[in-house]
Amino acid sequence: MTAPRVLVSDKLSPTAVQVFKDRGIDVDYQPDLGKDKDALLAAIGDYDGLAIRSATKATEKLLGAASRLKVIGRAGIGVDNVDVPAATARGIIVMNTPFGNSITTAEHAIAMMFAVARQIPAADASTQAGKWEKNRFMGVEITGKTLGIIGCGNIGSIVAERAIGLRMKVVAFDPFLSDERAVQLGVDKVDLDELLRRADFITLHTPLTDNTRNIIDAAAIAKMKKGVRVINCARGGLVVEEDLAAGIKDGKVAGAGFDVFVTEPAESSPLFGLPNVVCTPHLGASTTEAQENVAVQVAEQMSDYLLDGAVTNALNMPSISAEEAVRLTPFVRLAEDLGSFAGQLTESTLRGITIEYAGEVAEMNTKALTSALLAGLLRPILTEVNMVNAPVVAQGRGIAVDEVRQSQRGIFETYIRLTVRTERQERSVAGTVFSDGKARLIQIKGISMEASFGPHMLYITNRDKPGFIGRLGTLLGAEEVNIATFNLGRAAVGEEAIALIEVDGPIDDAVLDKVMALEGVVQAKRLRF
Ligand SMILES: NC(=O)C1=CN([C@@H]2O[C@H](COP(=O)(O)OP(=O)(O)OC[C@H]3O[C@@H](n4cnc5c(N)ncnc54)[C@H](O)[C@@H]3O)[C@@H](O)[C@H]2O)C=CC1
Ligand SMILES: O=C(O)C(=O)COP(=O)(O)O
Repeated sequence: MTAPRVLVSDKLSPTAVQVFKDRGIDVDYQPDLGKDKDALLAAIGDYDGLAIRSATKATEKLLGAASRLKVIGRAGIGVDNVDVPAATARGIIVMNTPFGNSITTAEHAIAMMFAVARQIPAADASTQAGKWEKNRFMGVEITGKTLGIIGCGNIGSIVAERAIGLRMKVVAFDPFLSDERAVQLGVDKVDLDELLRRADFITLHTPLTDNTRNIIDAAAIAKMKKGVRVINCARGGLVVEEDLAAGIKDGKVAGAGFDVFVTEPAESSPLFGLPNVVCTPHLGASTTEAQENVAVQVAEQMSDYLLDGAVTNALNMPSISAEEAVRLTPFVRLAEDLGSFAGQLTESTLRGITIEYAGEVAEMNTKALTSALLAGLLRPILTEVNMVNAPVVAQGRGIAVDEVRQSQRGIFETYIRLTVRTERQERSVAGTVFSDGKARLIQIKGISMEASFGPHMLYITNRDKPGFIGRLGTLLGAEEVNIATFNLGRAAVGEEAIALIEVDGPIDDAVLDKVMALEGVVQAKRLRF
């Protein structure tokens, strides 16, 4: 196997490069490439993995040129610079490092709060200019003040803990914050209006989504206390910068600490130059510790995926641990082959499928297995489908997917049975993995058999009459088609029978026509695995 190639297109800690190298991955470290859209577009087609921070924009256009790309690793939290639906549609996994920089970012928000409360940056500039303006820089105490946290997830919770340690009262607005968690954190869970009314300081810690965009606008500012101070270390776009600037100018808002901006890099902003506004250039995650954490983590996660198929912290795929990947791999193969078997035989519109997981396999990561099965099922019908995008593709096509898990076993310790419903009929196929780690088909349309999956196969249904097998064998022999395995099964004497034959090479159209013309044949199909 040639080594996978990874491009690092943002400024990640060099430790990431070392991790990739140690794992045997061919890595290109080009920390400025992310800022050069055209150069990145020209280069991306050569890579299996892309490691980024926030400067690289993984747009639909870029992904369209990323013909080999399997994984995007975000060394950080926010993935608003990645078009995740476009990546999913192309079967590209998007992973992040959800905790590696949260403490650092929370600390930055707290630092901003102090900087704004005591006007430290302006006082510093004045002092170093030799002015000694002791009366100009009156501050406010933090103790006893109310901090309003909008978005109380990982970072918001750390900010809450630190603020409580500083003897602040904390109120939080987060529709997904449970009452128990609020009690555990020691925060008052409130609605947004109450937070705006009560808070002396407001800090934002939500992702940027359609629901959170412009969450702080003129109407929200109008509900705030006079003298409020607003901190944003989450994302530009959560606050309408013009509206906040107006609030500062008219004296309603006493100060603001901003690390993130609507447009980045921010060369100008309505907030720049206003009194008691402290700005940093998206430094929330920029500490040695956090950058080391996220770089190592993203490089390990990407290597695990590219080398072993293990999935961690993906936004568009269920997790699969490295240990699990070993156990799961033969079942992933089986699920994909069963899906493929049914997909290759399906000739009318798919309505829905039911997947039964029985025995040991029912306790595995069936979400991943279902994704693999769907990929196998849809691949004969659609191009560019894989485990990442198959569930979305199936949903988009209105294919209902039911999963049934059962612990009870049949004669096989464990098996997967797939039932496919099309416009015209219902068909089921079941398989298992033997102790040799190889997959076997154990049942087709209720008929028992025991067949391996091979690269070239012939699937025949026929009426169970004497002489058929002889005629088929003679025909294939005469056509120089060498039979590797021959598997037979039937519903009952004289009824429908199935032959599944593995042959040593491709079967051409002329041979297939002759097979179909044999007496007793109902259906004959070539299958590839
Ligand atoms: N300045 C910087 O360098 C950094 C900024 N960030 C930003 O911080 C954000 C938060 O990070 P985490 O705390 O790790 O994420 P998280 O996912 O743990 O927490 C986000 C919280 O926001 C809440 N939320 C979602 N929609 C909401 C709404 N409409 N109103 C109120 N709350 C809502 C969620 O329920 C969740 O609890 C990230 O999305 C990222 O954009 C993260 C790291 C560094
Ligand atoms: O992790 C995040 O969401 C951040 O915003 C950090 O961004 P950065 O990696 O410093 O460009």
